[in-house]
Amino acid sequence: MTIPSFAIGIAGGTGAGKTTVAREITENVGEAVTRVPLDNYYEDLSHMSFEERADANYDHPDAFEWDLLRSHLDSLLSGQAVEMPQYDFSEHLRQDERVTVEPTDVIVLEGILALYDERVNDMLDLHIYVETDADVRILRRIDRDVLERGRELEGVMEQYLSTVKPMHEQFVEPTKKNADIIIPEGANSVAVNLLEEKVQAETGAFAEWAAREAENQL
Ligand SMILES: Nc1ncnc2c1ncn2[C@@H]1O[C@H](COP(=O)(O)OP(=O)(O)O)[C@@H](O)[C@H]1O
Ligand SMILES: Nc1ccn([C@@H]2O[C@H](COP(=O)(O)O)[C@@H](O)[C@H]2O)c(=O)n1
Repeated sequence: MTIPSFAIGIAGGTGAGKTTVAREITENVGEAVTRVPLDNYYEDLSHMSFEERADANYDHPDAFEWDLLRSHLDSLLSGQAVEMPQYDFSEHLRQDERVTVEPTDVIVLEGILALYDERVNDMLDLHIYVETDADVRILRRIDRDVLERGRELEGVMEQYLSTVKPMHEQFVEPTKKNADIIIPEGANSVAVNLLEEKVQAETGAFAEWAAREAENQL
């Protein structure tokens, strides 16, 4: 039995508001959402020292394990659970434990390069790009990296100029052309309300499908 999941990709620069949009457009569908943070698919760099990992480029497409992501999306969209890796930003490291993630009727892939890979894009039903000015994004990032990810201000600034900004311009921003919808200024309420309705309509369709399946089995 295959679950007819509705798959959404949410891309955009660091600090654009991707997580916020993902949360707000799905908050009324309760448990019926499976979150797939692209960050969890950073390559395993456990063979490198902490200093080497701290200097790595985390904004280039090669930083991600695309094969694993594609295979997990494929499984979830086929109704199978996956053992999802988890990521530790303080250590720049994939954690040892994986978490079992079940498929539901809405799958949300969210991350800077969520709309980068052609085969991933083909698996998604709705492609969203969250667009927020770079100055707003860097201010949010400084706040988050220093307060939540245990980073020094100097390092955050250095990383932004050496990799985050150039990779954004070269790889992230161009994926806007793959979007069905571009949301300006992050979680703006008009866009969020429209998308929320769309997600609810899709989960309603899922409920009807599940009822039909149950009836057919009687
Ligand atoms: N539309 C918005 N208005 C004000 N603050 C926002 C908005 N969207 C996101 N934020 C704030 O910006 C920060 C980064 O948002 P987040 O959704 O985590 O971004 P991303 O997932 O793209 O890195 C968070 O502190 C969040 O509360
Ligand atoms: N060890 C790491 C891994 C990633 N990053 C940065 O995270 C950003 C993506 O996450 P958002 O929530 O901001 O979209 C990306 O720009 C990487 O530079 C990191 O700093 N350290």
